[in-house]
Amino acid sequence: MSPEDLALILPDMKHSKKSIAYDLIHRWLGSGLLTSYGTHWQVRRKILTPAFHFSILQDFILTFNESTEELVELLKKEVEKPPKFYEERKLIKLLHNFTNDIIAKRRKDFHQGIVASQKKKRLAMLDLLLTVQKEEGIIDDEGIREEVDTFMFEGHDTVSSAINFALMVLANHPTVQEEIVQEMKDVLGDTKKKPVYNDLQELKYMERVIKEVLRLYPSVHYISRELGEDMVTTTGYKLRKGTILQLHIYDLHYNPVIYPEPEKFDPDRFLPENCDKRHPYAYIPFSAGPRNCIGQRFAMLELKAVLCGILSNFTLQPVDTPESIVMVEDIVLRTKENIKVKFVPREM
Ligand code: HEM
Repeated sequence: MSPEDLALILPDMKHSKKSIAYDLIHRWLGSGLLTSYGTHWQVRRKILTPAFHFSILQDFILTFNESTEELVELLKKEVEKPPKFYEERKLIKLLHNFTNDIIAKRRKDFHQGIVASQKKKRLAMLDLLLTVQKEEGIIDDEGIREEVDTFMFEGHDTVSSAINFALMVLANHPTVQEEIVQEMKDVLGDTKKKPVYNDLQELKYMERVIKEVLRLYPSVHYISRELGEDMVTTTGYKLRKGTILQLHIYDLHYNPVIYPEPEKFDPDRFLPENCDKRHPYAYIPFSAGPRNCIGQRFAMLELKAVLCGILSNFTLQPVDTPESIVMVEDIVLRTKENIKVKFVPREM
């Protein structure tokens, strides 16, 4: 990168041959001026140089100006569109109003004593926050709203992403779907029965299926950390304090050394005997360590309840396939187009 070194290379025709890096465009551009060298290049350069003579360039100014005018008109239209900041402010206001309404409603019930607040009894999240505010005063109204927004986002977008992918996977694996339905019959007896907590806990096969869905389609596909102190990785990279680390859960889950044939959907990867052999950090859809997902058990129960409801009423048939969808890296894993699945009414 030094100017002194560049001055050694660029003026000297001994070093004028382009490197192997240009081979990539060779089939496209052949031995044109950019890629050629030696006398071939020299002849071409001599032919073409007059085309960039001052007198020729003058004639181009009109074209430059006409095209610039077109560009400016396009830019004017863009500038007239409301800038993203205002759009974001409007949407955030909508979201905050939504959560504020929920909090206000709950607060009213709370003051009327509808929520029992005995010391020992565990409270759901919002009641807990309201109780702590009232009894200990360590969180204010804004703090409560922040947490309700956080959980609304973390709890909703992650689970809805997982539901979408789970339905597509089940539609594409009819035998897996039928095995889940059989397990539901075994556990629930009458499959129209709504599952209770213990039923959901017993749906072990369904759990392995959900785990494999979250391996292939981890709703939170990457997380990021700022390194708190210097460190050397196990492969010998030296990293400085303050380095931004991107921890790629998605790629970890597709490591063929850990998961042979990583693209293959195989719930048996999560049979206890197969999990035992795996590194505890080889499967981390909910992250791991002290800042792991606080809602992971909630999420698993919710996913099971949703699948029970859907599978007891519908047989899923494929429209989209794992090959037809295009992934999009949003904060949460998404697809470019909505995933399509066919729902056929099912008689249990
Ligand atoms: C399939 C569903 C879900 C997945 C895959 C998932 C995944 C994750 C991951 C990977 C993290 C770590 C984020 C990071 O390090 O930046 C996380 C954190 C978190 N999750 Fe979830 N999550 C799910 C469902 C839920 C649900 C249902 C809730 C709440 C009801 C929830 C609430 C949270 C919260 C509050 C955190 C931050 C925890 C902290 O930093 O102490 N998540 N989740």
